Amino acid sequence: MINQLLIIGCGNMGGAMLAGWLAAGIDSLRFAILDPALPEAPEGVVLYREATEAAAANAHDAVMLGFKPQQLRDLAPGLQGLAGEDVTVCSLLAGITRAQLASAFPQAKGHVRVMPNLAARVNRSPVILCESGLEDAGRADLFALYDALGTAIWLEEESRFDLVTALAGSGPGFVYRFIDALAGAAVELGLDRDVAEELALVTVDGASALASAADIGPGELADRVASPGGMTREGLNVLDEDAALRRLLTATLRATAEKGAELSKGA
Ligand SMILES: NC(=O)C1=CN([C@@H]2O[C@H](COP(=O)(O)OP(=O)(O)OC[C@H]3O[C@@H](n4cnc5c(N)ncnc54)[C@H](O)[C@@H]3O)[C@@H](O)[C@H]2O)C=CC1
Ligand SMILES: O=C(O)[C@@H]1CCC=N1
Repeated sequence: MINQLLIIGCGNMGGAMLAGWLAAGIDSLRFAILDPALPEAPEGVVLYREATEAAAANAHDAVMLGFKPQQLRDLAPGLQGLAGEDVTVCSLLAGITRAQLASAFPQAKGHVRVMPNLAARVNRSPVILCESGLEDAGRADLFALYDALGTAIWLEEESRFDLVTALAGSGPGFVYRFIDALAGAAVELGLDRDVAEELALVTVDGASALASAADIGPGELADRVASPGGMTREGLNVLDEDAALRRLLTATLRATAEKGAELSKGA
């Protein structure tokens, strides 16, 4: 078991994960935060402002980097005292590879790329894990911890990590744009904004829940919505013409994944 995870940088993403772990009933003593700017920590979670304070406490056996990828180069030297040979270094840093983590924290026991999304706050996040240097027991402990936030999966092929980041880490951003656009389109065609927004949200929520429970894929489900000779097919035809939606999303994921490589180069 991981006794204490020190979250270094607990902003939007780290904060969502911490909230998810606490909501899952995990003891607050198993977490600590190092963040110079976070206004306050959740009840029962110790908050350090300086790396030296966290090093003096020496209570953690894993750290999770939750600051920006662009900060790694500047911050890593001052964090060495927190990443000794008994400590596993987990990282949320988009684009930063295991090799870069190993070079930034050479003494650590293992190095793990972790890619969740903001739904960790409600324990509904995918969490993609890609590690080096861990033994079986360490892998199992990490998996159990991250699985409490939703659905953890191991990715062995690190070359795909930026792509899964685009799909599963950035994905909520794209879904929120879709929900907004769906509601906005209905407003443009005459519906009141509050009705449109509520209907768009409930529709996406219900459709997603049904797709999760169904024993057929979303493509076939879409066809079931389209009654023969009915209304839905006309709308699907718009989305499908020249694979318009598919092409838009391919370009979206490509641009997102390519930024990962850029962040890595800059680090
Ligand atoms: N926002 C998201 O949905 C996702 C973000 N990520 C990753 O999570 C990381 C953080 O992103 P966000 O939470 O969105 O950013 P954020 O700006 O909300 O959080 C960054 C946190 O780092 C803290 N920080 C800054 N300097 C620090 C220092 N010297 N020592 C310790 N903490 C420091 C800030 O005070 C802040 O609380 C990034 O590496 C990003 O790639 C990964 C998956 C999804
Ligand atoms: O935008 C970003 O770089 C991070 C990584 C995935 C989601 N947010």
